[in-house]
Amino acid sequence: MTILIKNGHVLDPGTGLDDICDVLIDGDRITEVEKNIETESDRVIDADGCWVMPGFIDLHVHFRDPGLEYKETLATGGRAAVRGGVTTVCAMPNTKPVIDNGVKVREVMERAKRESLTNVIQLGAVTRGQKGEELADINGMAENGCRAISEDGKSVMNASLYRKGMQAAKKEGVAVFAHCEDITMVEGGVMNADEKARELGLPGITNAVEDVIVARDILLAKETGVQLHLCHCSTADSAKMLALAKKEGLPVTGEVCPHHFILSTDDICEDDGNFKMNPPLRSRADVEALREALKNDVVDVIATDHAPHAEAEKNRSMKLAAFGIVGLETSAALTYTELVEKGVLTPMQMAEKMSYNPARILGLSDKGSVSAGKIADVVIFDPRKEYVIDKNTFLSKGKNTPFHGRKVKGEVRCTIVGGRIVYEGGKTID
Ligand SMILES: NC(=O)N[C@@H](CC(=O)O)C(=O)O
Ligand SMILES: [Zn+2]
Ligand SMILES: [Zn+2]
Repeated sequence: MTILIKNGHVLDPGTGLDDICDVLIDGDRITEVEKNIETESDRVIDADGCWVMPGFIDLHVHFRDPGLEYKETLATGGRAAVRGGVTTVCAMPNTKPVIDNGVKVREVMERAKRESLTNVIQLGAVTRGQKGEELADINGMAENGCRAISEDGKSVMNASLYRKGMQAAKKEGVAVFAHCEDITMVEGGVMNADEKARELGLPGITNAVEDVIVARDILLAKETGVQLHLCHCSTADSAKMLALAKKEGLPVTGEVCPHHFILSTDDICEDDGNFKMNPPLRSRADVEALREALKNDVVDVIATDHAPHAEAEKNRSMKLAAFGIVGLETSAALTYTELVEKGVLTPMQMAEKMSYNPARILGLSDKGSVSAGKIADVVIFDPRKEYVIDKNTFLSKGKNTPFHGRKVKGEVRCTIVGGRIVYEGGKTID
């Protein structure tokens, strides 16, 4: 099968190409990126006025499969992903059971090939059962395609054990994705510790809950030499420490989620569970600092932390609701609307942070770039399209979003995974 994408604006961080070009796909590879390609092909897509970017790679999603399929599955999560232009995801291991050995990693990755429209890289836990007591089978997981380990949902509070996990990860050549939260300091907090929390009578989570673990993890990365990636950074000081680490030349990268670079605690108007996520929405000053860090490339990655939950788990007060919001189907539009249109990021930086940089972090040299020889994971994005986010249209099982009813610009028109059109004109092609 050959596909010829005509007249699109190609944004390729791999080569720096930022121009109107045609893209030819043959089988699962991109074979040519040139002006005016004249050739017969099975399918021609007119991408006039659209951007042609490497498919987005989301380093942080929760597909809840196995065990929590009432929230999401490999199939429903995969459909949500490709609707958002996401062609590869890293699925977090906090499932039931927790993914903590090679057999479990292989089982999900093999099933995902059949059940999911997007590519799934299953991450493994740092400790067995995420209990923080003994290391998981890091060697077995690495051998089965898990490219990073993560205790996401919590931090490994025992620094000595975590250091051993980092040493094992370093030896296996996999990264550590760090959820930074000192659990002993949370004290029942459900939102940012500030005036708003006091107003709503809710217990707060201070910035230091995140920051002390960010500091610790950077120091442990320095000592072990492991490649460290900081998940869902939400504070100004996290960004500051990330900048410092980079200045020292440490192998540390960081991600920010759309909700953390758009919303602040001021946007919480009532005690609504759809505004509850971990880490919480912070102050406006934190949001501004994160935007600055994205602009200056201190923050390398935009990831969603797509965390679907059932309606009943979210439509309740912040004290009782589960932590987490969905993000796969809104991330590209929110990034375009809030960062690119407003001049915080260039279109090329959007492609870097949503695809090229994640590919580098995972060591996927044949992804993250629209150029000859690379895998044909491509997204065609129409930056002109305006609409209102409607959670009822989500393909994800999770409808838990604080962005319902928000006006945005930018729509995924077509998503190609491995040379196969899996999403087009508002519909998935299963
Ligand atoms: N982000 C969240 O609020 N929740 C995540 C866990 C996590 O990412 O820490 C979840 O698994 O639901
Ligand atoms: Zn987390
Ligand atoms: Zn998460």
